[in-house]
Amino acid sequence: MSDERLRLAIQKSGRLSDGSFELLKSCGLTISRGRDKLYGRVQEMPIDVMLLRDDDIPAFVADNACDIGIVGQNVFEEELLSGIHDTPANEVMELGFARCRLMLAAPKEWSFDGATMLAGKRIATSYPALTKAWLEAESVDSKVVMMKGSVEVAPRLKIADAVCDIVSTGATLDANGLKPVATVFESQAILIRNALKFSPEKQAIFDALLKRINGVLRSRDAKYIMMNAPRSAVAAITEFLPGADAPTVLELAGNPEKVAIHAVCGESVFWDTLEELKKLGASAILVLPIEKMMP
Ligand SMILES: Nc1ncnc2c1ncn2[C@@H]1O[C@H](COP(=O)(O)OP(=O)(O)OP(=O)(O)O)[C@@H](O)[C@H]1O
Ligand SMILES: O=P(O)(O)OC[C@H]1O[C@H](OP(=O)(O)OP(=O)(O)O)[C@H](O)[C@@H]1O
Ligand SMILES: [Mg+2]
Repeated sequence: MSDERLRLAIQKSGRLSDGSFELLKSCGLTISRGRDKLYGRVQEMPIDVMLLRDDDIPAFVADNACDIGIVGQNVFEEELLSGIHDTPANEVMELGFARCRLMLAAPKEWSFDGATMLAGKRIATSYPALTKAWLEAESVDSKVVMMKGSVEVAPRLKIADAVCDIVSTGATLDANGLKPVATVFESQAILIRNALKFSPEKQAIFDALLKRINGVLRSRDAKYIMMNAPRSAVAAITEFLPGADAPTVLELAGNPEKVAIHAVCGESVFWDTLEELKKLGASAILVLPIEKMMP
């Protein structure tokens, strides 16, 4: 038996780590952590886990210190654009968590009327390559000031006129007297892998992990929906159900006018969806979570 193990890099603590641990847990994987907490082992599969600063993850994967990693698309694209690795890692898939935007933000008192307003201004950011690429695409000539952290305080300290920083709710910008004015990059957590070919053993572990991740992602939005409805409304309801294949239609004992409809909805089921279903004659609607789904 081979003792080959797949080496996975995830963020030690921060905005990506909860989602990364949760994803692994949903895949049925538990990590036993070493005492230094920088290294863990997956119990159910031959996978080693390295717990790192998020900025180090693309380099660890590119340099083959790890085989795969979970990192923000923003950090990964920044490294790709800055061209620091001869053979950078490859993006495998989007993971649907840690969604945020890299945004240009300006003092609230600015009446922003387009990118040209930034000409000749100083923009503070931790993402100089992404920021410069956006400015170039907009044909604007600004000075980009690199800051490792606390970017949003730069205008107050007169280090810069505007910033280009990560925004989720916008609360951080607001608290610092700034407002978002343009989106530079939309980001979420992604899975990346080393560009080299894996050994057959490692490839098999990777494929098994991917199968589980895909199963989890597919079931994340999916819901099992059940309702009663007039027999005459089945076609309209089927057409309306979000992302559902052919539903199961069952007889209701003692009520020939009505049927029970069961379906797996592949997309989110919102309150609005339920209102529409009611309008189409549905009643006793139940929406149930799906834990796992295999095609
Ligand atoms: N407010 C947010 N909401 C959602 N995702 C976010 C948010 N802020 C950052 N992210 C995403 O999570 C990644 C990590 O953010 P975090 O703030 O934990 O980084 P950090 O402080 O640099 O951590 P580290 O100590 O690992 O270097 C970001 O690169 C981005 O992809
Ligand atoms: O738009 P918001 O919802 O306010 O989120 C944006 C903030 O979140 C992140 O920082 P975090 O809170 O993780 O702290 P950090 O800057 O110390 O990493 C990011 O760097 C922004 O500052
Ligand atoms: Mg970091």
